[in-house]
Amino acid sequence: MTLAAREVSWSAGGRLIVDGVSVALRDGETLGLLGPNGSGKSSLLRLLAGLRGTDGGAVLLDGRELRTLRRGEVARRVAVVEQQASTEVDLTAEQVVRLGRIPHRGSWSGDADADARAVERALAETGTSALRDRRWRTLSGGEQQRVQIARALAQEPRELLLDEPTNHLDVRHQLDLLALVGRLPLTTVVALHDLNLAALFCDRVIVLRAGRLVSAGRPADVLTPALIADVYEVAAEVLPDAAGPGRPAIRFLAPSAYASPPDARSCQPSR
Ligand SMILES: Nc1ncnc2c1ncn2[C@@H]1O[C@H](COP(=O)(O)OP(=O)(O)OP(=O)(O)O)[C@@H](O)[C@H]1O
Repeated sequence: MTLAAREVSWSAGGRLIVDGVSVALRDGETLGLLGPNGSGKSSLLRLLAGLRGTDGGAVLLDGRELRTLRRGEVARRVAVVEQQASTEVDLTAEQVVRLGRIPHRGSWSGDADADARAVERALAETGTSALRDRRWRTLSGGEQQRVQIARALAQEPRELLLDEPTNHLDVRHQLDLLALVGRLPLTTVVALHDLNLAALFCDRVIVLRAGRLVSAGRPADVLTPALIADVYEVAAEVLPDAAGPGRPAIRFLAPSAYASPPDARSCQPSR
C-alpha cells in the first residue's frame, strides 16, 4: 500500500486547478507526471505530499486519509522536492541534507548514528559528498538540485515526490538522477517536461491537461503521436522500443517555419 489520490480537486483564485484526479501509486514504481505548463502538475504533487489540503476528494496513505495523519508521521513516509527548492539560511550542503533527518528526531533526542548513516548514504547516492562543506548559496543550480534530492533521501521516505528534478541538470546528471530514482526501492512520482526522459525511466505516466487526467498507462501506450499532438499541440514521430523494450523515443517535428537551415557563421565565437 502506498499513496493514492481519490477524485482530488483543488481551486485557487476562483479557478479549479486540479479537477477530480484519481491515481493509485503502485509500490516501488516510478510514475511520471506529465502535462503542459500550467496543467496542474505541481499543484497535484503538493496535494499528494499533504503540503496543502484538497477542496474535494482525498489523498490516502496506506488507505488512510492524509489529512487525519500527524504531520510527523507523513514526513517520515513522504519526501518532496519542489521546484526551486531553496533555503534562506546560510547553511552548508551537509547541513541542508541533515534537515532531512528532522522528522526522525523524537522530542528528546534522535539516534545520532542512524542520522549520520542516512546523511552519508544520501550524499553518496547523489554524488554530492564533495560538496558537503560548501555554503548553499555558492552552489550552482544543478548542485543545489542534487543537494535537495540528497536532503529528501536522508529523510528515508518510502514515497518520494519530485517536481521537475532534472531542471538545471546537465544531460549526464539528468540520466544519473532518474536512474538512481528508478534503482531505489521507493515509490516515486516525478513531474517531468522531457517526454523522452519519461519514456526512458518511468514505469507508468499520467498526463494532465487543465487540471484533468487525460491519459494514464505505460509510456509506450500513452506517448503516442495523437496524444502529443492533442495535449502539447506539437507534431511528433514516436519510435517504438527505440529506447528499450516498451520504451519509445520521441522526435519532435518542428513546423517548417521554425526550421531554417543552420547557419554555421551564427555559431562562431565573436572576436
Ligand atoms: N496559489 C495559486 N493561486 C492561484 N493560481 C495558482 C496557484 N497555484 C497555481 N496556480 C495556477 O494553477 C495552474 C497550475 O499550476 P501548476 O504550477 O500546478 O502547473 P504545472 O503543470 O506544474 O506548471 P509548470 O509546468 O509551468 O510548472 C497555473 O495556471 C497556475 O497559475
